[in-house]
Amino acid sequence: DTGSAAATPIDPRFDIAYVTPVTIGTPPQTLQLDLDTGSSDLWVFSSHTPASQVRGQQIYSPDKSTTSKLLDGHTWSIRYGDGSGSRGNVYTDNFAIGGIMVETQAVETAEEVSSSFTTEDNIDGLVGLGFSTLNTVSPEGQLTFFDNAKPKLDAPVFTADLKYMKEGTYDFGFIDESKYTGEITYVPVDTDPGYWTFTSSGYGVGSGTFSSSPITGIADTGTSLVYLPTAIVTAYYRQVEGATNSRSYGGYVFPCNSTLPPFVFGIGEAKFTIPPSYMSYAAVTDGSPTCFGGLQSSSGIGINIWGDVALKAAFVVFNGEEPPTIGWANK
Ligand SMILES: CSC[C@H](NC(=O)[C@H](Cc1ccccc1)NC(=O)N1CCOCC1)C(=O)N[C@@H](CC1CCCCC1)[C@@H](O)C(=O)OC(C)C
Repeated sequence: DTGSAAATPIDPRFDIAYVTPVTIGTPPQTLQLDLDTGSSDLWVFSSHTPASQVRGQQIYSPDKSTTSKLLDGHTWSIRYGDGSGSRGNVYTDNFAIGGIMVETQAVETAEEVSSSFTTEDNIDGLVGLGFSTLNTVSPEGQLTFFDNAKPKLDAPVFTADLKYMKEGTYDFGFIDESKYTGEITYVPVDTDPGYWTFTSSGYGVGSGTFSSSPITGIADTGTSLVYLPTAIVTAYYRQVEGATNSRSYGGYVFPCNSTLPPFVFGIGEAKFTIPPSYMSYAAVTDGSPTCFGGLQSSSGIGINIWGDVALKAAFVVFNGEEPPTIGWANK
């Protein structure tokens, strides 16, 4: 099998997250979920989510599906890097993305979601595409959609073609040569503890010299920005007129009319350029002349994260062969 599905930005002003239509159950219930390579739980707003915590999201009702089965005695609870979280119980049901159907996918139904999920009415839940070792279901961990779908895919891969302020695609089971230029550079993935962890070969600021130094981090479709070591981040903002590290805004900000250099990162011998437009993420509040940077420091997080700001500058192959690798191509 092969399949494709849209990755649509949830906000027309800036790329905070992307959602993809999925179908669950019989007859199919359609929800818009955030495919997240930084986690490994597939969870949804559901008929079990208190009405006070649901504000416009689509919900999955297992009782309306003839193929749903409660996974008795199983629960889940997850906390994300931004402090948001959710918990609940577990069903298995038919689940499809882009026509790829998994008959007994563990679908985690939310009995509680944190306030940032309630207020984000464009996200009906997440599809974790990290490694199944990170799944939080207890007493038995469950497999991700990708692990369940892999045996029926033409190739054990999925690709991300995220785009700046427009609709991109996730492909499953094949590599669409029309989506990239040149060669795909593959590098090893460390699956411990369960992220798509790889090592970049270095970085450059604008047309400045390229610093060949290994940067180990995760490829995370569920994170909006890029978070790298402070030394790299300060080297970048040193080139931005009026940039400061703002405590009140929680990161580097600068006048929106400042000229930003592009940010270059290396994958093996290949180079990828994040254009200035991606590096100026958004005005700190609507209409403000102060803008928030797409590159921020990872010192408060503990890991380096290549989030959407970097991913949308490339065509990325998540290769689930043994051993897994990650491929990057220009587009
Ligand atoms: C520094 S890591 C923080 C990261 N979150 C983010 O990047 C959130 C995503 C979001 C989308 C829509 C609405 C609200 C929030 N954005 C965020 O914190 N922003 C603040 C800075 O400006 C950009 C937007 C994160 O927690 N990612 C999660 C998935 C994410 C999906 C959307 C809902 C909230 C959870 C996951 O990838 C994760 O935990 O990764 C770990 C490994 C860091």
